[in-house]
Amino acid sequence: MSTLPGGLTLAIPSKGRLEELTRKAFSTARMNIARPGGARSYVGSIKNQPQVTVRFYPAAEIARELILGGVDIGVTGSDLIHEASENGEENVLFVRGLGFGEANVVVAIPDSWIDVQQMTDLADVASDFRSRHGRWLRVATKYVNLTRRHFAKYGIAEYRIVESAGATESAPAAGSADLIVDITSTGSTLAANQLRVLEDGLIMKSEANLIVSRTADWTPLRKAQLEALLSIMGGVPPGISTLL
Ligand SMILES: Nc1ncnc2c1ncn2[C@@H]1O[C@H](COP(=O)(O)OP(=O)(O)OP(=O)(O)O)[C@@H](O)[C@H]1O
Ligand SMILES: O=P(O)(O)OC[C@H]1O[C@H](OP(=O)(O)OP(=O)(O)O)[C@H](O)[C@@H]1O
Repeated sequence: MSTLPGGLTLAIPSKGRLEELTRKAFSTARMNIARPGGARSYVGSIKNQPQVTVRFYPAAEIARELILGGVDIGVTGSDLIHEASENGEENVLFVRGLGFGEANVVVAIPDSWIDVQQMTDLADVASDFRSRHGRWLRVATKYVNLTRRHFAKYGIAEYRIVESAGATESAPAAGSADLIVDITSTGSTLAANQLRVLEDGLIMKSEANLIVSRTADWTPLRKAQLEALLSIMGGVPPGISTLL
């Protein structure tokens, strides 16, 4: 929510390829995002859009802020909206995919598990795991909520999540987990770590999206400013009319 009576807060990923490609998408629409304090500052602006305050956040934080209404509009991966909260997508409006950050959230197991091809096979492994190995099956992931929801669909309850802060693919070989749920695009990181995606192991496809918060404090003035911004960014989707 902006502190001004009018004015919009736009959240942009704070680092990496997502930041770079988001800037490129805005500059294609003739909106150059300035970050005057450099890569460690978290506030910016758009030269010809003085009503817009830019805030730089980690991609997962953008998803949470959009859902809670802490920012009005933002760019982040659709996977992170679904991960942030069970009904996260009801609190936002996906304006459009931006054609980058395309990746799949998948369930991947060690190549050596030759008898496991599908989620139902994994359910069998999970149910015997404790009696065979004296401990729960462990799943390394930063997608805790997506994993829980997906596993529940297959009746898999006997496992433990090992929350991963990075390099999730290394967990099975390192012995800290038995399998993983993670994002993949080319598949090369999975292959390099002798991991394979289950045949029905695709949890969701994701892409960077331009996303509007439904829970932000929309006034007629701010909604008009939003429509003006979106029209420069490729058009106003019909769902915008339901914001007020
Ligand atoms: N290899 C990839 N190719 C395309 N998109 C990716 C890839 N890896 C991650 N993404 C997407 O980019 C977004 C940000 O991912 P992630 O949270 O891993 O970013 P990050 O800011 O680098 O995270 P961290 O702070 O944990 O390093 C997510 O929506 C994700 O789906
Ligand atoms: O299927 P792949 O193309 O191998 O991509 C998958 C990897 O990309 C992401 O990491 P990161 O953001 O560090 O990307 P990078 O390793 O490609 O730099 C993600 O966490 C995976 O580890």
